[in-house]
Order: sequence, then C-alpha cells, then structure tokens
Amino acid sequence: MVGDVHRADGPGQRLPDNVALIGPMGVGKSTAGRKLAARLGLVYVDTDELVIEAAGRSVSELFAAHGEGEFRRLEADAIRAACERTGLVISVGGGAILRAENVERLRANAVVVLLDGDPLTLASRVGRGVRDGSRPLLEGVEDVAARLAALRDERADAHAGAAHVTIDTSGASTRATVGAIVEALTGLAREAADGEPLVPEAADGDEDARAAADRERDARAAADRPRPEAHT
Ligand SMILES: Nc1ncnc2c1ncn2[C@@H]1O[C@H](COP(=O)(O)OP(=O)(O)OP(=O)(O)O)[C@@H](O)[C@H]1O
Ligand SMILES: O=C(O)C1=C[C@@H](O)[C@@H](O)[C@H](O)C1
Ligand SMILES: [Mg+2]
Repeated sequence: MVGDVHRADGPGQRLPDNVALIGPMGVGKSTAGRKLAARLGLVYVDTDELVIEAAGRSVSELFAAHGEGEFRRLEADAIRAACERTGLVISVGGGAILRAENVERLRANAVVVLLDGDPLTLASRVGRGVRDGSRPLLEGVEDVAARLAALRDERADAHAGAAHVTIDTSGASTRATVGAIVEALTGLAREAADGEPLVPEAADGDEDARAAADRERDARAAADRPRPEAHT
C-alpha cells in the first residue's frame, strides 16, 4: 500500500516533489543521490554538505568543537530548509532519522527511499573514506565493520519507520541501485491516485530508443539487481 506516500492534505493529492535517500553510513546515499538527480533532472542536495556550509567546518571538526548535539541541530535545520523546496534529491545524513521531527518532515515532503546494505558491503564502501573528516563516528574505531553493523542494528527500526520504500544495495553497483530507485519511484507514482510520474515520460519518438536502452541496462544489471520492497 502506498497511500501514505501522498501528501496528507486531502483528495487530489500527488506524490511529493522531492526524493530523500536515507540509510546507514557509507551505503551510497551521496553517490547514488547525485546520479539519481542527474537522471531525473532534479537538483541534488546533501544535508551533510549543508551542515558543513553552515558551520564552515568539516563534520568531524564540528563534532570535536561543539559536540554531536550541535551537529544534529544544524542537520535538522538543513532538513527543514530542504523540505521547504521542491524538485530535489536529498541525501540525508546517516543519523538524521533518529529525530522524529526530521522523519516527519521528510515523509511529508519527499518520497523517502531507504538504501540498505549488509555490514560487509557497508564496510567495504566506507573503507576508503574513513579519514576524510566526514564520519566522526568511525574515527579511531578499530573494527569498522563491527561498528557499522552495530549502528545499522541500533537504527533498523527508525529506518524502517521512516522509509516509504527500501532497496537492498548489497553487492549492487551504483548504476543498478539508481535503476532500482527509478523503478520503485515509477511504481509508486503509477499507483498514486491522480499522481504524476516522478520520472518524466519519454517524448514522442523517444520511446523505442528509451526501451532499448532500458533493456540493455537491465541486462547488464540483471546479475546484481537489488529488489525494491514497498512499505506502507
Ligand atoms: N553501489 C556502490 N557500489 C560500490 N561502491 C559504492 C556504491 N555506492 C557508493 N560506493 C562507494 O562507497 C563510498 C561511500 O559512499 P557514499 O559517500 O555515497 O555513502 P553515504 O551513504 O553518502 O555515506 P554517509 O552516510 O557517510 O554520508 C564511496 O567511496 C562510494 O564511491
Ligand atoms: O550515521 C551517522 O550518524 C552519520 C552519518 C554521516 O552521514 C554524517 O551525517 C555524520 O558522520 C553522522
Ligand atoms: Mg553521504
């Protein structure tokens, strides 16, 4: 059932004009988000980047100077600002779903897509970026995979409660993940009463070329295609 994907403002509702990507640290929200925005012709924003801009320092510096609480306050401000806009793909910082106000705002103003991945996948993805100043919760941690697994478990309920749709990206390429997100959004848009598709329809005459490109992409991604799973 996708009823609660609609704006809660009565009949004639349509799907929200934003897409929000949530999920565990390192799952690929920023990487997939940029590509998704390009593919859908939407503007990409990343709440971590908005916080860095507002604070004038890296996430790690902010944690060190003012603590996680200040980071979370700026993160909530960033989400509020993003949710006042439309036409965005919003990559949401990994821990933002722990605040109910963030979840409420995101669900009301975006289709919320949870990108998930098993702990080994997460560990392999963050491996290269552990010391880039963006993930203070992993700094100085010996067993990054165990820490990521623990955080993912702690946040599993919050993630499930926040998501309209979940996509398992374990072992999937970014291209396959973006394809699965588009497929899920298209499905939701078609099912939404009076909803307009979030994915632009192909222009007349483009249909065959687009279908051929889709078939080619699907064939390439078939081996590792993640399965979207809709939630109420
Ligand atoms: N599907 C994928 N397959 C392989 N590598 C990926 C994939 N998605 C992302 N990566 C790589 O994993 C790393 C982490 O990705 P990214 O920064 O997008 O994660 P994130 O979810 O935004 O993390 P954070 O919550 O910390 O912001 C990057 O180095 C990226 O290139
Ligand atoms: O999972 C988390 O709590 C975090 C994820 C990152 O996106 C950053 O928002 C920050 O490193 C905290
Ligand atoms: Mg990110």
